[in-house]
Amino acid sequence: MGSTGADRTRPDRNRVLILNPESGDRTHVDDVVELAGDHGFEVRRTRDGGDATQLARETAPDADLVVAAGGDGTVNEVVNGVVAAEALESTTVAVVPAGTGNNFAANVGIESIEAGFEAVERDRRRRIDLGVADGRTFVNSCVGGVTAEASTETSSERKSELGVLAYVAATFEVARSFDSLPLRVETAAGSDGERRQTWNGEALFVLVGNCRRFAGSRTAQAHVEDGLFEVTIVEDAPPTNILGEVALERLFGRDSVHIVRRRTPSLTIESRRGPVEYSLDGELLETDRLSLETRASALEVVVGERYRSNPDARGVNRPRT
Ligand SMILES: Nc1ncnc2c1ncn2[C@@H]1O[C@H](COP(=O)(O)OP(=O)(O)OP(=O)(O)O)[C@@H](O)[C@H]1O
Repeated sequence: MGSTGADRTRPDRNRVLILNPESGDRTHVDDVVELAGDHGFEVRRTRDGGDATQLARETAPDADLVVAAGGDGTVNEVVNGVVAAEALESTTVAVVPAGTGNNFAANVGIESIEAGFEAVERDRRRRIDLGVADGRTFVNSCVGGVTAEASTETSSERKSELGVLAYVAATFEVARSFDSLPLRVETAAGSDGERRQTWNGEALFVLVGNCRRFAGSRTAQAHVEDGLFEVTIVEDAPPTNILGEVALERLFGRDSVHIVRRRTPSLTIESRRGPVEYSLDGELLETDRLSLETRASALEVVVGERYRSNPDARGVNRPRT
């Protein structure tokens, strides 16, 4: 458990909160600082992009708990800092959602700033998988294709309103052109009976989910304790058809001819026509060959009450798409 009443005015060196004051609509700063003080956290503020990684790297070796207070970009940076400090065995990461989309926080069952601090005090911890793409760590997803471009262009206001399905729809609205990508996607065999497979063709998107799941299911949270990515390839087809299919698949659970799904511990994505842009939790990376692998149960995180280790278990999900 954390600090008790008598200690609360004095920051606990073992508890560090890394605060991005620029995330979301920036109205969180005073609340977060006050709650952090109440809960015995030393607060370290970022001053620029990249700072959260640096601060996490510096503080993780001596901290039992590092909290990322910001959005998905901040969580990504903090986790990369803990990885860089080689502190995954000794440091737990928690999240106080203060960004725009806050996908990671939602996927671990934390829906508000207050809930983030409550979860820290409740102290329910789980070890979750991390994704690694060409040496860079991600927690939520790695997406290639139109989505990568559009995700940076979609306005903050829209991002906060969008569910998974709407996100794909918005991508088509935002992106002006729909150049398909000639790709070869090779997925490795998994311990759960998944076979090694190669997909070759023209894709609009490749969506690799670690914590996050894409269209076609009842919940946006993926199973993040199984050592597997959920890979969704959206094949090239007229946009209206694709949207119809995604909606149909979601509503009726039908297999779609234009949507290919795989579960795998690792994969490579190769472009046959120059570099492709990928978004790793919102950070962009351009390459013509990307190697991805999971690090199973690598990161200990504080989860909220609503977190389910297996989101597909019967009777536990609320629809969230
Ligand atoms: N002090 C700062 N000044 C300016 N930019 C910052 C600062 N600290 C962090 N950043 C940058 O802010 C960006 C946005 O952060 P973050 O992703 O956490 O919030 P968001 O985009 O509002 O939320 P979400 O990703 O959940 O939609 C990151 O790219 C990060 O590099």
